Amino acid sequence: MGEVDAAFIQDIEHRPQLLVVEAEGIPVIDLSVLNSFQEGDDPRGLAGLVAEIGDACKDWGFFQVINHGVPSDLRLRVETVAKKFFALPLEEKYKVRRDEENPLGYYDTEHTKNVRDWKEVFDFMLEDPTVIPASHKPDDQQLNELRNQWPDYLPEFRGACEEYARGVEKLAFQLLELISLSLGLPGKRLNGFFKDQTSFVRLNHYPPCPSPELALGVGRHKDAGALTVLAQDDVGGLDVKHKTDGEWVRVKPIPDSYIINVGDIIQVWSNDTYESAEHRVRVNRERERFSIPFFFNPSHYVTVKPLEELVIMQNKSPKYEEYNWGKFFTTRKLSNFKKLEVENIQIYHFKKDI
Ligand SMILES: O=C(O)CCC(=O)C(=O)O
Ligand SMILES: [Fe+2]
Repeated sequence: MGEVDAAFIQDIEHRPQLLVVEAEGIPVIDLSVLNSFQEGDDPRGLAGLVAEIGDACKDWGFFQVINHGVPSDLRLRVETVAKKFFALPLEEKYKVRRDEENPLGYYDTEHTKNVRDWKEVFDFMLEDPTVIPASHKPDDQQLNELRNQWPDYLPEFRGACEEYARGVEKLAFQLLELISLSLGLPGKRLNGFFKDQTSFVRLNHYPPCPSPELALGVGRHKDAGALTVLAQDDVGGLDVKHKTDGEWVRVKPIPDSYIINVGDIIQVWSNDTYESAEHRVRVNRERERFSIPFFFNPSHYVTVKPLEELVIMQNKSPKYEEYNWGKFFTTRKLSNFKKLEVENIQIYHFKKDI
């Protein structure tokens, strides 16, 4: 990527300021207590941890975890193959390029809110194949099977990616249970939604950018799924918008930690007890950056709506109309593919007028 093309340029109000606020605020949570916790143990033994997670979800929608139990060699291997892959000539990467038929594989022209992101990515689904609706049209009941595509000229790539995904999936389920407990629900209350999960992993590469004051690695957005488990390298660049003061705050890289953020689905399930936070990625002139989000998403047939027992516990009414996750996912996948003139689908479109 060379000169900054007009497609990358953010509107003035969304351009990053040069000042970076490094957060003390984003909580760092130690998960080591989980290592000694057995299936069937009394979850009250986790009360301290559950409270910490609940507070982090309320105050920030973001936290970092350490002593998380994901073997560090899995991460090292996937980081190594990601670097090798992105260093290949474009024509090699284009052999596994995403197209209108298959939204998986390599992609270098993603847009967030209709502005092009300064990055290249490689996407693969956790389940192969993954079933999703064929079209975003509400009346079209047809389903489609998504299949991963792998570069055969990098033989170690596939194994490293798949094993990493399984390692992080385990952490995602543990966090889901802790979040469920923190909402006053049984630990496994949310697990059933993920039986035929549509989770995927993205390898991100942000090359150095000649005009980091005009473009962004990823424009401001919220993650649409349930939870994101993100590995970032030591370069830094992820900014989170703090809910209370609207300030952009940098997430400090901590070696071998994961950044966890609540997505829109948990916002809806929890009826706004937890909110997904807006975030973005800044790029810089000198150093390339790599990151690997795992987007933990439910089955395509899940109807997303505020959990009934929670709404009763809160003594409130549901704040969202229900929506089908598969249709939402397909709409996003299609509209991300090209620059559309309309606004992207967002959960506030389902917010009730109350
Ligand atoms: O690269 C990062 O740190 C975050 C990327 C991100 O927010 C996303 O891909 O949704
Ligand atoms: Fe994100």
